[in-house]
Amino acid sequence: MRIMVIGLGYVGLVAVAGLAKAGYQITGVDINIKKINSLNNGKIDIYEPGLKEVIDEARLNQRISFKNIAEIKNIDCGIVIICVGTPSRPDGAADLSQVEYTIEWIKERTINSLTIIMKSTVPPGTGELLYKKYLAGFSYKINYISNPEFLREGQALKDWFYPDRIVIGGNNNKAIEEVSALYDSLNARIVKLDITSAELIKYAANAFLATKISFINEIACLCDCLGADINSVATGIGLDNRIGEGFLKAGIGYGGSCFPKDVRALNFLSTINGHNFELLRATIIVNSRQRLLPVQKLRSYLGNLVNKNIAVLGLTFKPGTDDIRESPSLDIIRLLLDEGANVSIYDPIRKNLNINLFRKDQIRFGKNILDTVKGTEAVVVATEWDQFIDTNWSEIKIVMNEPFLIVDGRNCLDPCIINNCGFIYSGIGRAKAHER
Ligand SMILES: NC(=O)C1=CN([C@@H]2O[C@H](COP(=O)(O)OP(=O)(O)OC[C@H]3O[C@@H](n4cnc5c(N)ncnc54)[C@H](O)[C@@H]3O)[C@@H](O)[C@H]2O)C=CC1
Ligand SMILES: O=C(O)[C@H]1O[C@H](OP(=O)(O)OP(=O)(O)OC[C@H]2O[C@@H](n3ccc(=O)[nH]c3=O)[C@H](O)[C@@H]2O)[C@H](O)[C@@H](O)[C@@H]1O
Repeated sequence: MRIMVIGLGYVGLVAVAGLAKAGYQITGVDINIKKINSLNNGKIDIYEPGLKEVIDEARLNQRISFKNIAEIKNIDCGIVIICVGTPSRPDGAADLSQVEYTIEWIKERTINSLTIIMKSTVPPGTGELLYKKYLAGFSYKINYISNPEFLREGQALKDWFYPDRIVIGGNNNKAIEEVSALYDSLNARIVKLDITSAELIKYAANAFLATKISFINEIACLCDCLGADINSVATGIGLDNRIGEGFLKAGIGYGGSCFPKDVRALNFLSTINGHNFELLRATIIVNSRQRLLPVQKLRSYLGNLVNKNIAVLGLTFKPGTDDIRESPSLDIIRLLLDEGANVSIYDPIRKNLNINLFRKDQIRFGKNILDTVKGTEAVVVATEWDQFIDTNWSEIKIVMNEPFLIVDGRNCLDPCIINNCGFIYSGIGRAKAHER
């Protein structure tokens, strides 16, 4: 069967790879000509471990082709999967313009009945609205299925091939079964339901995980007040099966292309539907506050930050990705610059900021960890890359200046080792960690 995947970001490319591996013939389509050219030259513009290998294999087996949208005159596939972006609008709502443009584009090129699968994250109620606005009564029968994606960047292929569940929402049983069959090779648990409930599962899952992170961050602050260690507390809580160990890592909070925008969109949706989702608002407030903590900690040890030299290790919103969208690290750098500090930066994958976030003369990119921390009074660890955890901190201290402060924004370093190297260690909620 031939399938068209529209929008080749993380989700689109992983869908292309996963479905090609399952034996389907895939046409990947994007509006970005540069992206298509580079895909056709065997290059992938995102860092996702293992993805290139699966795409290369599919290309070798002639299962995939990549095309710019302008090259498509007619859609001759039975299934079209939409994976375009749904970024935040300034008011927090999801911007659905890419999705709506794509549906109109599909309609103009439809020559047979087909099924649209919405993999982009769209607010609950969107599918029903889109169906009524664009598809109901159209000259060709177009089914609409909500099939939200739950992959995590950095382990996207693992999440595709071994999903916890697959959610398929629709108003036509035949179409639900057709989409369900796409995943036959995965042996996954499939949840079949209506469109709006499927859409809500996606938002509720992201909002719940984000809330779990903000909850543990509140407990971390309490640890700092009471003199307890959050990592030990989180382990103790997480061992309760009803709670689970995941998403209990305290630190500078969640970032990325999805949690922040999806939590904001759910909050917006709740408000305009007459529900004041107080818990979600608290999740957002706590998350914004966590990003300020490293700067507060630096101030408490260094005083005024004007002309202080500070290294920030890590730019990406988490390890295993090159994605810096809504990364807490960027806010920390911005705050440090506002305070007049000199900031040097290092990230193992992200070697530049090709967006106008900061003036070039405001920051310095180090060649490696040692080069970045040279002459600094303090280091902020903003992303828990293995390279930072495994580094020889005694060597780092030699090139730094007093007071040799490490602010561990991800609680990923061993405070005993750091203290033994002669540093002051300051984590998030780790007041007692060095006394173990
Ligand atoms: N990044 C992630 O880990 C996950 C993202 N999602 C959701 O999936 C959706 C896509 O996310 P990403 O892949 O991160 O987005 P992205 O922003 O990285 O990629 C979107 C792609 O769509 C293309 N595009 C935009 N308009 C188009 C059009 N009219 N025709 C063809 N291509 C078009 C863009 O050029 C871009 O390549 C979003 O709704 C997101 O919330 C869901 C689960 C995980
Ligand atoms: O909708 C999405 O796009 C995706 O969003 C997240 O995936 P992702 O953003 O790739 O990354 P996560 O591993 O979930 O981490 C998100 C953020 O939370 C932070 N985090 C995570 C876990 C934790 O315990 N503490 C914590 O601060 C991470 O550092 C990161 O900044 C979800 O985990 C995916 O299921 C979902 O599909």
